[in-house]
Amino acid sequence: MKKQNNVRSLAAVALERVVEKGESLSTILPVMQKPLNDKDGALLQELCFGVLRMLPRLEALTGQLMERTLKGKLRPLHFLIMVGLYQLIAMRVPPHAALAETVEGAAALNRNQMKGLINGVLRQFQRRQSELMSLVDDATVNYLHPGWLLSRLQLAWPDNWHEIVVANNQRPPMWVRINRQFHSRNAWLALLRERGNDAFPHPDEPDALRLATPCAVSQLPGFSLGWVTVQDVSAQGCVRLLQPHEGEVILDLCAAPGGKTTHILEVAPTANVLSVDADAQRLVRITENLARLGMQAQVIQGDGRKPSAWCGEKQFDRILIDAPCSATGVIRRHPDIKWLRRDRDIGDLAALQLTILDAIWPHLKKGGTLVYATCSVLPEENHQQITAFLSRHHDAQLTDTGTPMQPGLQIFPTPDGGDGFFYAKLIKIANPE
Ligand SMILES: C[S@@+](CC[C@H](N)C(=O)[O-])C[C@H]1O[C@@H](n2cnc3c(N)ncnc32)[C@H](O)[C@@H]1O
Repeated sequence: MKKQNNVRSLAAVALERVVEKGESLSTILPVMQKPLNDKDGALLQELCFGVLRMLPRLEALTGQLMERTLKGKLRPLHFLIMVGLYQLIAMRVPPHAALAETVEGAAALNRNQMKGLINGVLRQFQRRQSELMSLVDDATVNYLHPGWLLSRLQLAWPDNWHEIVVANNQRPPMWVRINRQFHSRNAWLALLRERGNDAFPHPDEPDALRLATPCAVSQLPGFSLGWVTVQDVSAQGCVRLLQPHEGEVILDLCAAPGGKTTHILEVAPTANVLSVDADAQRLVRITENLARLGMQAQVIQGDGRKPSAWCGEKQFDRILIDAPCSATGVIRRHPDIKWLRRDRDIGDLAALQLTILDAIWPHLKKGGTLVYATCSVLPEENHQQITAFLSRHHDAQLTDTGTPMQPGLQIFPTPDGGDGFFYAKLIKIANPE
């Protein structure tokens, strides 16, 4: 194996960039996977996700095993040790292979002289595993969440925080959305079964199937032809609530990478959809997704806080805001979120959401529908946001989603269910009292 293709060392480098430099794993992982074969790419992802899921435990164990923390140029080796520990604790890799490959990782990082140390630390862990595991036992280590987030969840959801935290630490199920323009859900399921996989329909989301065995998109019948899209079932609820109709003028705001734009067009192919996002790079993904599905929408870069800059005085029949948020409902899919977010981000995000909501409201026609959604489980971004909005806008009426006391529907992540999500559906009434 070439030195640079030692997957353990690549994982160590990726983890250092996420945890210490604040880079998003979703951005760096695809670039690092590109030169690897499928098997190594999958292993790299498994090592990064796994270490990020149980980071506090691995940090605490490393603290027990090492007299001094590795710093400066040796810092990647600190992460390499955690990659080694993760394999010994949680993976089916034979321990001798995990050890040998991880020790080789030091060489791939040009630290040949540290191979002995890595070997010694991992062997010591193997000898003392149960004793060490009982030594590192506190709330952060047990729940594997940063203290600030655990406190917020416990305060907001005294009866549910535990199930949220447990679900966040699990591997997520794979959900797909069947494009009803090509097949009914049952017809596509029959095609999947012919390929030896199976799936389970969701009782409330008409297009959603949960795969019995997660697989590569190339294994999904007709993926390249647009017959099916990978999308969590909770995200699918946005368009069911929006209820797009043929020929309507619809704004999908904060639209990239386009999961909901394409869903709108599957349900209402002749709808006139404008997809707007502030991030030019992510806009490219909307265009790619539209092309795969053979659909058309107008895609523009724009700031949701300043809609008149990109749509003048225009008004829409329906508006979907899939707002930028803490993403605390999708931690099981993006475990780096636990370590990238900070407590202070929540207030900043709530302020951004408020500005976007207030700025776009005048662009909804009278009688029109606005769906506000987040993949957050924090009240500041969700029902508190909508309570405050309803008190500012007397021409907004909550419908189908919660009560004026607790507006919106809050979904928590569950092992066989959807991600954590929130939606509120608002109608603009003609004559407010
Ligand atoms: C939750 S993601 C949207 C996911 C998308 N709706 C989908 O289904 O594929 C939130 C999006 O908000 C965008 N965003 C952040 N700040 C924005 C702003 N001020 N105006 C418009 N879009 C913004 C981000 O670039 C990001 O793509």
